[in-house]
Amino acid sequence: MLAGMSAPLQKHSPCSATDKAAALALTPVSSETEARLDAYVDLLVQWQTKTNLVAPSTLPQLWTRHIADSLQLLALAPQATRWADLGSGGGFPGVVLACALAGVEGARVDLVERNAKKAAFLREAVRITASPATIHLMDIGDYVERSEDRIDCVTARALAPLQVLLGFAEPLVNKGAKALFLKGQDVEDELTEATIYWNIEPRIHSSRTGGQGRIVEFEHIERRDRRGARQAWRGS
Ligand SMILES: C[S@@+](CC[C@H](N)C(=O)[O-])C[C@H]1O[C@@H](n2cnc3c(N)ncnc32)[C@H](O)[C@@H]1O
Repeated sequence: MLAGMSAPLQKHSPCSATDKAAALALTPVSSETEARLDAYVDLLVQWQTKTNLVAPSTLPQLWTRHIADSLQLLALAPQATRWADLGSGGGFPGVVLACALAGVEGARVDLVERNAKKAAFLREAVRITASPATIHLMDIGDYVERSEDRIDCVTARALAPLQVLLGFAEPLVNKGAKALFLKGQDVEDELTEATIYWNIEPRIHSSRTGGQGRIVEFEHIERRDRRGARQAWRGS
């Protein structure tokens, strides 16, 4: 049995039961996945006292702001079993996806993180939730360069501006992955900037969690040549 299986929120947990119910109404999960997520949340709250994994002000809304925000990606790539989450940090969206994909044949989530403390947390989170994830303690550039496995979907949240994310994801997308980037209110400005450097046809989805959140999806990413970049820059 998992450490947190069917456990109510910890007695002194900063997370709210109302927020958890709201999150699970937005993005319903099985009872097995809920138990894994409970165990993950308990661990995160413990580690949060010594390592900054999420902004402290967001803890009362952890389930809607972070868990549901991550879970909503599954509906945008329902067939995907091999995922890569770039800059996983405290595990959003990667650990949450791995919790939800446990039990799916062939499922695996690569969690790429260069901070050793955060990678240690991710390792512990994957262990206690018995989720199908592999931690890659390395720079994203090295991971992408070395990755030989097929990836169906590459994700990133709160990592870098779109023009940078496109550079990280391009080799994986060119080998068949779909990219899903969780973004905030500046997405239009970031897309304008990104088109200077990239030929892209983004699909923009509103976040199920409301507010200004957007998910930007790419199935093709092509670097503009330098002449094209100059033309785009001049608006021609
Ligand atoms: C702001 S945090 C976001 C974490 C998580 N995705 C989230 O939404 O809560 C960005 C994370 O990306 C990691 N990171 C940034 N650049 C990276 C790189 N080039 N290679 C690997 N990890 C990187 C940082 O160490 C940090 O943990």
